[in-house]
Amino acid sequence: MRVGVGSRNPAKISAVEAVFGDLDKDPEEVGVESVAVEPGVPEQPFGEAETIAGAENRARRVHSSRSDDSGYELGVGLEGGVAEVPGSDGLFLIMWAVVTDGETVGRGAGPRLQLPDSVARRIRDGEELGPVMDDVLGESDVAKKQGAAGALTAGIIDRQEALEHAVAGALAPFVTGFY
Ligand SMILES: O=P(O)(O)OP(=O)(O)OP(=O)(O)OC[C@H]1O[C@@H](n2cnc3c(O)ncnc32)[C@H](O)[C@@H]1O
Ligand SMILES: [Mg+2]
Repeated sequence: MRVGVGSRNPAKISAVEAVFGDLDKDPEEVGVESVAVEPGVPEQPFGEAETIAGAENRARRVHSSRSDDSGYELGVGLEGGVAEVPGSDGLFLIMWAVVTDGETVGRGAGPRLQLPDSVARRIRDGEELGPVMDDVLGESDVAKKQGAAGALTAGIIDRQEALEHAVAGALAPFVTGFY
């Protein structure tokens, strides 16, 4: 099975590889490849709708990105965003995954993690979460490594693991008999 992931971000690619590795399949049978595609949403999606749209655009664009005979059977899109959550007064990091075979569309979300007020304020003022986390932590490329999820949970989970949950949910229509 050939699987295309719509991102070059190593945390996203590793998450997809890990989920397919957990499936009861011969790892040799699953090939995960990364493909750079445009999410078609702002660099910093705001709200569930923009974030899920970015994931779906990525998944569809990856799925249709190969026109030769061996195209991807599944396209996977992952998008991170921030969102206000009703019932809370904070801004949360959110993440969505979409998987498609060109017909069926599976969707799943990862955890929501509340951003500290100091970070939330900067995002509301127009900055992107990735660079803000780099600045706050004094590191580079945090979004490609432990991610905000790693920083906000003191490493209990990291971005890859958080994304794995979203991917697992999005894969449900393809790996269970319920749909
Ligand atoms: O190359 P792509 O696939 O675009 O990977 P990305 O890291 O930019 O990820 P997203 O576009 O999905 O996320 C939108 C923004 O939110 C940031 N972001 C999302 N999740 C994050 C995390 O866990 N840690 C740090 N930044 C994160 C990210 O850096 C972007 O600025
Ligand atoms: Mg991005």
